[in-house]
Amino acid sequence: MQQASGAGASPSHPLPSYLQADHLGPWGNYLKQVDRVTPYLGNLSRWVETLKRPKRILIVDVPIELDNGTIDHFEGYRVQHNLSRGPGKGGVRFHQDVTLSEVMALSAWMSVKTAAVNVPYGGAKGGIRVDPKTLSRAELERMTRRYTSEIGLIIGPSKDIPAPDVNTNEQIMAWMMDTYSMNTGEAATGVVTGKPVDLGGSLGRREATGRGVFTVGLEAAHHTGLKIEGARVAVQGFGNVGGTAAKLFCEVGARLVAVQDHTGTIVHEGGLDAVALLAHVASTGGVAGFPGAEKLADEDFWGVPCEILIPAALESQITAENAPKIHAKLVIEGANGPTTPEADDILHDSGVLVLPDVIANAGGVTVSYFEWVQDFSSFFWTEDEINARLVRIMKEAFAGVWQTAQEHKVSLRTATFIIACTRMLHAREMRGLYP
Ligand SMILES: NC(=O)C1=CN([C@@H]2O[C@H](COP(=O)(O)OP(=O)(O)OC[C@H]3O[C@@H](n4cnc5c(N)ncnc54)[C@H](O)[C@@H]3O)[C@@H](O)[C@H]2O)C=CC1
Ligand SMILES: O=C(O)CCC(=O)C(=O)O
Repeated sequence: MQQASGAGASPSHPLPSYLQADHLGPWGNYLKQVDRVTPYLGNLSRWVETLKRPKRILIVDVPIELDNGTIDHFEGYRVQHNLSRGPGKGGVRFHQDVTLSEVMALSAWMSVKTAAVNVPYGGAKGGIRVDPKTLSRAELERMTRRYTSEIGLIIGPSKDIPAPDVNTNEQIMAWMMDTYSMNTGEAATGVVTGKPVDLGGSLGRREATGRGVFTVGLEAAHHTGLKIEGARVAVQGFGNVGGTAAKLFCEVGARLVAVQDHTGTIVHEGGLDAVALLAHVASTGGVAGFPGAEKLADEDFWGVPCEILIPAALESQITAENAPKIHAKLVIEGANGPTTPEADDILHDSGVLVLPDVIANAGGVTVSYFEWVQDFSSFFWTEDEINARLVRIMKEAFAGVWQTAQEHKVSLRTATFIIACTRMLHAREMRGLYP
């Protein structure tokens, strides 16, 4: 469906085994996306192998003393996928299922994302394989600080700048900034973004990813004639991204009919109160038990009738098995990598428009860029200025993607990859190869 004639470069040496697609989950999905874009890269396709090999992978052991006096070890990663357009940029995830393959894919999607919205970064991502809910606050702080010291070899304000992702937040960023600053002997506010506002963070960063999801959703609705007022919205993941996006859609008259998170699935045909649900999640840890909502079996979430579906939790949630149940008009990917390539094809063939992660959730890194610029200049903008600049960048990026999709008759995902990979590989070519 999305193939064009022409071939990419064939490597004279095969990919190392740990980079191969077959059994590697999210990384395999990313490689398939690269294969789909390759025929559209013209002469730059001779550089395409660059996209299939992360620039740098660091695996670190993170030992900490637990509160009970025993020593525990956690596995941490920082992957810098592509640095052709600027320093590495991307979040840090604390989750029990984090793997190297996952972090590699997340770092690659960061490269594509930063290029798609044209902010001057490459792509990177980090993570620790841990369930942070099992740690005390003191243990969490010790683990964060030790991890920061271990990856301190390769991060820095002009090298690679971490930010929040799943289960990490402003407090974690504050500890990371403090640890890096202690180790380097300077107040290095620009080493991470998503910090507390009082420590050089930016107004609007916390809501930025959800606001970006909302902004491209409105653009797509405008282009397809979908009326937002009264539109039914279903959201998977009610954290930073899903919660904010749901709240913003409700503010313009959409109806939040279903929410799923790690504690369960709730529905209410008449509409869930997003603000009250956010407060419930903040006090109880999840959506389960929200007063006035009905409980639904988790596997039935994808079939809930709605116009807008927002996956905003983890990767590979929309699969060949559940994609046929989805009858939404728009799927807006708040999460990174929520749709497998096979599911992408099923949705495309059944007329569901997918706004891909690499543009839909780029609002977070866009305001992270604003935060980094503000830190360097030590001059801070108002929230209105930040939101206005964010909306302008998101709208411009969306318009470019829409136009490219029409020109090449490809999905919005392939169109975003065409724009982004062209930018990355053009930069790579201009930089040349030799020291
Ligand atoms: N925080 C940010 O600025 C950005 C986040 N993202 C992506 O958005 C997604 C969500 O991230 P955040 O909202 O920051 O994380 P978060 O930690 O604030 O929230 C994660 C949400 O996912 C839910 N969840 C976890 N496992 C689940 C499961 N098995 N089934 C259903 N729900 C589950 C959690 O209950 C929670 O509601 C991730 O894919 C992340 O990479 C993308 C761009 C930026
Ligand atoms: O704000 C950032 O730098 C990156 C956020 C992130 O991890 C993402 O966009 O997936």
